[in-house]
Amino acid sequence: MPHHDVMVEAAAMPMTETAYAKINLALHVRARRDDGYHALESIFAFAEDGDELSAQPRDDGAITLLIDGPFAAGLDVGGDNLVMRAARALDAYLGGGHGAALRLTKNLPVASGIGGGSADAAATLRLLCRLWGVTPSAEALSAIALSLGSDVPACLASRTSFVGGRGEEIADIHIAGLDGAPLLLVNPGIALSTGPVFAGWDREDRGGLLADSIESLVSSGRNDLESSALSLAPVIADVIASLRRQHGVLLARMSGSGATCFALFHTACDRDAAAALIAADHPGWWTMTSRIRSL
Ligand SMILES: C[C@](O)(CO)[C@H](O)COP(=O)(O)OP(=O)(O)OC[C@H]1O[C@@H](n2ccc(N)nc2=O)[C@H](O)[C@@H]1O
Ligand SMILES: Nc1ncnc2c1ncn2[C@@H]1O[C@H](COP(=O)(O)OP(=O)(O)OP(=O)(O)O)[C@@H](O)[C@H]1O
Repeated sequence: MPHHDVMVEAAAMPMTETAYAKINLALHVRARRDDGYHALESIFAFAEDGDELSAQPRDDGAITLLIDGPFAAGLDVGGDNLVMRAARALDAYLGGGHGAALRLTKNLPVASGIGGGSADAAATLRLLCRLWGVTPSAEALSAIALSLGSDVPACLASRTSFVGGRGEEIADIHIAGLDGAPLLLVNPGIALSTGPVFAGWDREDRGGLLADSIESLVSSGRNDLESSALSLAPVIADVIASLRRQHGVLLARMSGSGATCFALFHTACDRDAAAALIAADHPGWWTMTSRIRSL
C-alpha cells in the first residue's frame, strides 16, 4: 500500500478518550458559602472504566454530537450537554472556528453521584486538545473546567486526589492499597439532582478529612450528603446495606450526591461474587465492576 494511503487511513481513525467514573471515597461538607456553593473536603478516586468519547475533525468548523450506549436515552445532544458545553468553551477560548464530530457512548447512569457529566466534560477537553493540537496552560484548562462544574477540574487528570474548596483545590495523594483495588458500583435506578441534595444538608460541620489509608477512610471518613440523599431516596440505605454484607468488603459508602454507592474489595473474586449476588437479588439495579485507576 503506498505510504500516503496509510496516512489517509490513519487520519480517518477517530481519537478516543475514556471519561472515568468518579468516586468520592469520603465527602466532608464543612460550610455553606456566601455564593451558594459548599466548602468541601473530599478524596476523589476514579474507576478504570466509564463513558467513552471519540472525535474526528470537521473542516466546516461545526461541532456536532451523537450519543449512543445504555444511558443515551436520558440525554439531549443539544447545547446543554456537558460535552457540547466543554467543546464550545474550549473553542471560544481558542478564538473559535474549530470543528469536531463527537460521539459519546453513555455507559454511566445520569445524575448519579459518579460525575458522569463532569467526566464527559473533562474527557472532551482532553480529547479536543489532542484533536486540535493545542496545549492550553494547566491554569487556563482548569478555569474552563471549573466554569463547567465543580467536579470537572479534578476529572481532568482523573487521579486519586484530595479535593477542597468548591472542587478546584486539587492535590494528588497516595493511599496504600488503593491503586488497582477491585471496585463495584451500584445504583438503584434513581436519578438525584446534586443541588437539592446539598440543600438538604443539615449545616452541621462534623469535622475535617484526614485519611491516608483505607483503614482511616473507613474509621474517620464520611459522606455528609448521605442523610440528605437518603431522605430523598430511602432505597440508598438498602444499597449500602447490601454492599456492606458482602464477603471481602473493605469500604462501602455512597458517592457524591448519590444515589450510586461503591464498595472496594480485597479481591476481584469477592467483587464479582458480590456483583452477581446483588444483580440476582435486585434485577432493576445497575452494577458496574471495575478497579481503582492508578497512574
Ligand atoms: C457532590 C459532588 O459531586 C462531590 O464531588 C460535587 O460537589 C458536585 O459537583 P458538580 O456536580 O460538578 O456540581 P455543579 O454542577 O458545580 O453544581 C450543581 C449544584 O450543586 C451544588 N454544589 C455543588 C458543588 C459544591 N461544592 N457545592 C454545592 O453546593 C450547588 O447547588 C450547585 O448549583
Ligand atoms: N454528558 C452528560 N452526561 C451526564 N449528564 C449530563 C451530560 N450533559 C448534561 N448533563 C446533565 O448534568 C446533570 C448532572 O449529571 P452527572 O451525571 O454529572 O451528575 P452526577 O453523577 O450527580 O455528578 P456529581 O457526582 O458531580 O454530583 C444531569 O442532570 C444531566 O442532565
